[in-house]
Amino acid sequence: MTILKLEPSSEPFTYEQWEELAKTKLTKGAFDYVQSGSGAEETLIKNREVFSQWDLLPYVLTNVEERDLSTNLLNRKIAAPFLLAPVGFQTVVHPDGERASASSASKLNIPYITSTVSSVALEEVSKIMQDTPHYFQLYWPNDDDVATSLVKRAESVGYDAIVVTVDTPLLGWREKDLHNGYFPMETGAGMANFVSDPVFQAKYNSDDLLEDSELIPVIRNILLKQNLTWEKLAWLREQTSLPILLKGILRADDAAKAVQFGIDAIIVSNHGGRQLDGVRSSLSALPAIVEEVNGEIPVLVDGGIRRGSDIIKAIALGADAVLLGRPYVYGLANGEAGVTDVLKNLLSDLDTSLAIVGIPTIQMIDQSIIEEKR
Ligand SMILES: Cc1cc2nc3c(=O)[nH]c(=O)nc-3n(C[C@H](O)[C@H](O)[C@H](O)COP(=O)(O)O)c2cc1C
Ligand SMILES: CCCCCCC(=O)C(=O)O
Repeated sequence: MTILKLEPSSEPFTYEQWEELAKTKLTKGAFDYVQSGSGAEETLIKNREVFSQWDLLPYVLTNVEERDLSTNLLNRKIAAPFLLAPVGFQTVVHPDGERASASSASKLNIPYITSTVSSVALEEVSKIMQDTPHYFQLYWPNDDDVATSLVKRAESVGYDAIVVTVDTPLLGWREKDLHNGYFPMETGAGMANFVSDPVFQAKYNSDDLLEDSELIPVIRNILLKQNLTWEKLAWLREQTSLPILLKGILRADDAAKAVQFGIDAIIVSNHGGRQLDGVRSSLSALPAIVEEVNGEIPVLVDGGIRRGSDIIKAIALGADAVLLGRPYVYGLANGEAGVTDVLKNLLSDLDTSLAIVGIPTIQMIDQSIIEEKR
């Protein structure tokens, strides 16, 4: 399947232009929340810079007339080797929030990961995604009954996997948000999965008397479990038959433990530079993790993926697929149409890049096309 259609470009077109557009449309608090990283933003910057430390080495005179961007992930075929990363609180970007992002993803057969702090309940997102793969991202609440309830709800409405984010015992030290005094839940965003949860309501709001504003501190208090350990994953394994992915791995020895604990896939990630500043870029962590995992489970990566050639580099370094965060969130500033513009451009860019690197299918990408800059 060759999907390339070079349309005349309307603006915004590039990642940078979308970011600029979002800056003009969002409140300062919301824009800074999306754009910024933690601390001095060293990791946020490294996530991008690392891509130029690798050069692609195209093959010439190969037949690339018929190209195929599709790939398989967790036994499902997907349109291209990228997924939409879990991003919470999307109504701070556009009133349609996750409805718009999921609708766009579903129409393009691109997998979508619903955040625990989605502004739209996980059941509604699942309905929008229909048959397109969709995963539920779990921030493991500090209450196992609520955790189990969220996982069971996801399982019962047809989610394909659970993504446990493991780099967030606490929210990172995000200086812009602290300076702005901004917490997105205070706009009413990000509570949908809690207010719709029967177990949460029974335990924390049994008389249904609390206003949303009174629920914020309650949700905030139980949202993140700081004493989560590897052993607890064995418990989660027993609660669900769905595949479990761990998101936020940066060390090869942690990747080895994930395999040992029966995890089905890992996502190499530093949370888009939003958690611990000073950690390594995700792309630089990837090769050692791929080597350690040695093909036993899929390895995904996110952080700084902006263009088709970034995706090709990540796959050449051993990733099975990548996740996009900020690119589609900036598109969301223009609602569903904006997300679709961003995704279609990326598909065309990826298709073009694949042709010029001289490789007709995603499956055929290997490390022969990449080398460290000399
Ligand atoms: C505004 C925003 C909200 C996010 N919310 C979540 C979330 O709810 N759960 C999660 O696991 N990761 C969350 N992330 C991290 C993303 O899933 C992803 O790891 C990161 O955005 C990838 O980097 P990129 O933005 O450079 O593509 C969020 C990221 C952003 C920018
Ligand atoms: C205590 C709120 C946790 C939600 C964090 C959402 C997220 O992952 C991000 O902003 O990054």
